[in-house]
Amino acid sequence: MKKRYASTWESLKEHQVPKWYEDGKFGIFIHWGLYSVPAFAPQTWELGEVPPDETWFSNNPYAEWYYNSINVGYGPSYDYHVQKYGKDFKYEQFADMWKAEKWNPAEWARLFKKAGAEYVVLTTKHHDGFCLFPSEYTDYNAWRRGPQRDIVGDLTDAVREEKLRMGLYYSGIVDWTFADDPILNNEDLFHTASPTFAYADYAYNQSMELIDRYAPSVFWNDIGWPRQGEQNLPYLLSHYYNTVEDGVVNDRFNDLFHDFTTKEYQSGSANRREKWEMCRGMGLSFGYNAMESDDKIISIEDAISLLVSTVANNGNLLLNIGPRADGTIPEEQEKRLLAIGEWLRVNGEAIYGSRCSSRESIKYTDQIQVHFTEREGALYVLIDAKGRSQVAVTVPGLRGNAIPLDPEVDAEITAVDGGLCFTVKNFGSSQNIAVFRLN
Ligand SMILES: C[C@@H]1N[C@H](CNC(=O)CCc2c[nH]c3ccccc23)[C@@H](O)[C@H](O)[C@@H]1O
Repeated sequence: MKKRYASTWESLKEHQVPKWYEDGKFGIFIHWGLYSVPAFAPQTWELGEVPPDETWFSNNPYAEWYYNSINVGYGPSYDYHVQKYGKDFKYEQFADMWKAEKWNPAEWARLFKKAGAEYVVLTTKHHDGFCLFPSEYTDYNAWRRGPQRDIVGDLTDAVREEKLRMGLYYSGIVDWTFADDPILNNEDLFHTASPTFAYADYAYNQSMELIDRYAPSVFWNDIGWPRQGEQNLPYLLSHYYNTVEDGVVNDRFNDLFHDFTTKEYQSGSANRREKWEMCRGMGLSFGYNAMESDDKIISIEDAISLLVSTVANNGNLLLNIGPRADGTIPEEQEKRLLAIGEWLRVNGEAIYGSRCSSRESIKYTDQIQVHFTEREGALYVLIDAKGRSQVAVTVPGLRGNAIPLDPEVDAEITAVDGGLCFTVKNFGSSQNIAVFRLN
């Protein structure tokens, strides 16, 4: 008998994180839209490295923030815009330049499957207000303009064809078609954005459209929910769960409710006792930044190391790709997805369907960490030796024999006073992370 949720916080609090999300572990985030046409941002800092103040917002590394970055009227993106497009070129003009002429959603979905992802989250409307679906509430959308396609619907179909889960991102509180005062600090971002009841209804109506048209497995709201619309949240979320039985929502609804908490780069909070998700771009940006070349984005081993440390601490990794305006995925991004998929093909039994072990991760040095996961009664030991070709670590309190999941891993395991010493002589193709199953 399907549980029905009432539109009350009490009823919503009964919602459990669905098994598919606990098991899934790895998702692909996609930031695609008008900002993918200029595809420019300065390469400054990771979110959280500097305070979210004027310096950050006028040198914003997020290419998907291009509208605000030119709207502040100074800084590297403003200078780039004037030089490349001219001072009078309006951001909206990108709506007729974005053609997605080489886009093949089935190709994308096949790549995500090969990457070992279990779910996908696509931007349906980012802060610039441009919608990637045929919304009834605005013509500023990809059905009427630019690609003249239901981007959300076409990708949803292709992703589900590959038996992956489809999630949708919505910029709830920031929409620069309603309020576009330049944002230069977090107060502007979280509190003064889109202050009207009219906008709150707009966000509610579009969210209902997305739920009813696409039944997304993840409703990934960003930054916050319109304060004037907080009363309609219990109804919206109960409608969501009553429509999508194993749906899941994040924690960006003004701290009112969540299934899982989020981190973004080093910003945000996470603890092992509750489900959380780490999201980040491969470089400093979510939207494609043409300046972010292969040497400027996360290495394959660091991406796998992030997946392992996140999963071992009860999190999922939502790793972002920023496709080009024409619908192609930059080769350097594709290369990382395929390498993660390769690693998961060999070591995935320690990841998918695993649960956080009672054993906390051990950090020996900055380069050497040991993580643990558990699954079907087996304990997995994941030895991450960044940048080293060999390593010997003693893990206390373990006994029994340990088998490497990757047959190419050459390791010796010896019992030493109350623990096991793992001597890894060769990591094989496992990108410096050797995984052992302890029986
Ligand atoms: C995925 C990215 N999200 C950005 C907004 N991010 C934040 O506000 C980060 C702050 C934050 C971290 N954990 C949270 C939990 C609740 C509310 C905000 C945050 C967007 O500004 C960015 O363009 C991109 O879409």
